Amino acid sequence: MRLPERQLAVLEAASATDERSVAEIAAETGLKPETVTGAAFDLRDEGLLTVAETATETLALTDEGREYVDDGLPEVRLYRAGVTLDADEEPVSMGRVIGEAGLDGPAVDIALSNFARKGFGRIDSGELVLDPDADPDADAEAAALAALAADEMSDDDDAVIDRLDSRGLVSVEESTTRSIALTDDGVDALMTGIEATETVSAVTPELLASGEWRDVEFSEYNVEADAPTASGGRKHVLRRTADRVKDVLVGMGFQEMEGPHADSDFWINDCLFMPQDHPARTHWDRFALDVDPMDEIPEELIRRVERAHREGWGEDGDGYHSPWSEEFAREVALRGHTTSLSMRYLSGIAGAELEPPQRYFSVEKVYRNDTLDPTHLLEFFQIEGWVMAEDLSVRDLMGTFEEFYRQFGITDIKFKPHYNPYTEPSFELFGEHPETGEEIEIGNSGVFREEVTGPLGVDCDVMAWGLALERLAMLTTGAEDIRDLHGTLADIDFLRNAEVSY
Ligand SMILES: N[C@@H](Cc1ccccc1)C(=O)O
Repeated sequence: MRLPERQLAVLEAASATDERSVAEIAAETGLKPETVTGAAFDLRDEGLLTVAETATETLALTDEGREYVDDGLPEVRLYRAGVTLDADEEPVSMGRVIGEAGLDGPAVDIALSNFARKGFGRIDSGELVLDPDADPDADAEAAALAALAADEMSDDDDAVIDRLDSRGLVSVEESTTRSIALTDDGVDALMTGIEATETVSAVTPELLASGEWRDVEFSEYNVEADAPTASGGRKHVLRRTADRVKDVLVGMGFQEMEGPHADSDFWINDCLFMPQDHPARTHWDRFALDVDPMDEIPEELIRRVERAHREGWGEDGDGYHSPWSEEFAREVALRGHTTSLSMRYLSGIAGAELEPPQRYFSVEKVYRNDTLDPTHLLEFFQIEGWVMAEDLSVRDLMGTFEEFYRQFGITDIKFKPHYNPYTEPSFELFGEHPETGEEIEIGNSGVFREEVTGPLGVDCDVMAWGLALERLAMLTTGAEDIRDLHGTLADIDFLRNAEVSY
């Protein structure tokens, strides 16, 4: 029998009575572990060896994890600083607590988001109050880090380990160990005697120049050999979802809108017949900007919108009969929805064609002063859209969503009647999360009221919506926490591996 040199070396190092690991054989033969593995697979295919595989996971602290073992988790430091400042008795300003905890840079964000996630207390209007019942000394993540540092991890803390992994505090290395043993045929072959042949694993310039390549025996490719994982740059899951959304909508005949992130309340709210004393327009929900009021708004449009608010529009409308301030309408804030763009386009000032039928969309960022939780961020992307046509009905609205979501493999959306000051009827949309089975809200929609279209000078039906891009991404990727997608707690492994399914 003839075998390539390296296979012969591996066969000779193997034993029929003891399983030997690839590492042992590599050490003994002086071959690289991947070479031993490759040779072992070839020998197994010849029936001369058996190869048994076991998967193992090893956990290690990352640099950041090690830092927290020494200094404490940022959220625990925040809590302890709060205790020093008596924030369990009454609210203390965030700045003081952060200073007392000695936190700066990204550690501040990390401390705040994990503090909130663990229920260590509340953060409200820039002040922090501790929950006196929280017990950071018993924090499971801190305990697991300490145990890991002392090399005494037990296996039963999977959820905690997953959390530490997604926080980037530990790294989980997955590897396969292989053990090798001789089969009876292998023993026979060795006893009968094997002649070694020399094999070459790569063509070199020398082999080519000398013409020797004609005579040498090339080793086979081993596609099963372990190789280091290479993670290069890739487009973010959300960006890929947004690109796909744009393709789908353009395919459905929509044109794209664009416009300012910071806009006047006029375009964000007043055009939408949102009463000026609506709770969403107070400082609680709104990111107000300290800049000059917006002056380039068409005068006549302002008067028409004011009239709709004061007296109503159309036959049945009665308006709000409450004060309406032009000054407030001109104030500038970060937009809380991209319906401001729809208003700009429908008014004609954005230069859009307005002869029905028309279809417009945008996939743009919006800003809301919400409380962070698994389904809410302070900034997110909205998929805005509207269709202008004669005689639109709820069937058209539902049909459009069904067609849109179907392109993402989502065929079970649900509609729930809803209220918006600017649409009648209005519907919220829900989709079932593929992992948790929960119904999550994915959008809001409706047909614009006459009080909205009238002042804009539009005299046919317009149906419109705002859908959340992040929620769509949660449905297509199975992410359970929006914070895994972006922000300081984003799960890098998830972002590296997630596929946008459609
Ligand atoms: N602006 C609404 C979405 C919407 C747009 C247009 C019509 C109806 C609803 C929101 O942010 O929730």
